[in-house]
Amino acid sequence: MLAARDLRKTYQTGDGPLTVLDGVSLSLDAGESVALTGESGSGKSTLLHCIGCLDTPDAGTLMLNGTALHDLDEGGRAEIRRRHIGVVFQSLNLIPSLTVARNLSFQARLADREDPDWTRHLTDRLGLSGLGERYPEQLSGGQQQRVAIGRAIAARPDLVLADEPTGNLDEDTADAVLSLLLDLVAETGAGFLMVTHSQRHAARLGRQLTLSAGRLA
Ligand SMILES: Nc1ncnc2c1ncn2[C@@H]1O[C@H](COP(=O)(O)OP(=O)(O)OP(=O)(O)O)[C@@H](O)[C@H]1O
Repeated sequence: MLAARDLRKTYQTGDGPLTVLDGVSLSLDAGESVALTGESGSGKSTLLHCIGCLDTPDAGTLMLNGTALHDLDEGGRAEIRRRHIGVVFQSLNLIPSLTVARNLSFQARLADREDPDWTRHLTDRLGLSGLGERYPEQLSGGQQQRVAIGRAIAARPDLVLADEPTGNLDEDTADAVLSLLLDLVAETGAGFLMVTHSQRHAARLGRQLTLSAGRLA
């Protein structure tokens, strides 16, 4: 479903060029879950952003269900993000001016894939049924994170990417939110790639990869 081959990315910094991805290859099948760990600054977010069409690698190829992402222009990448990729960040990215219900439906509408039954199911499973008319700022951190998860999978994307999705939560809440995320992604059949600093959380995914010195192991 996803195949990344020999991705390379070098940033120009005040101290000179910094090579963060130095020939990274990875494959992900539909329904498969992979954890990405590595030291702070090892390039995990950079890799996730390249795969998620939020950033572009300097070299390498990236195929998603037969589409060559590396050949797309910005408009093409935006289309892929809208229709095929869901992302959950630690910093949520909820739309503050929209209610919980509209945050969820907005994403599905963007993808042209509105499905009221799925949205209702998602809302129930995420424990947000009574909160649909609230605004993000009126929710707890755990509730906001559950809305962010709902947004990422509202459009039933082929690929779900998560960057430290439970990093801001206490341990019990983080465990519960991760369980929900894994269950719901499994229901959609999407591929799932998650950056985490927690070995315990990484162990709950099907496969574990570590980024070090620009390479995956
Ligand atoms: N736009 C940029 N310009 C220059 N350097 C950058 C840029 N973005 C990231 N970097 C550097 O690239 C390296 C990798 O950053 P990245 O955020 O991908 O690491 P990470 O493994 O996700 O780190 P963390 O676990 O701390 O979130 C870091 O040294 C960072 O300072």
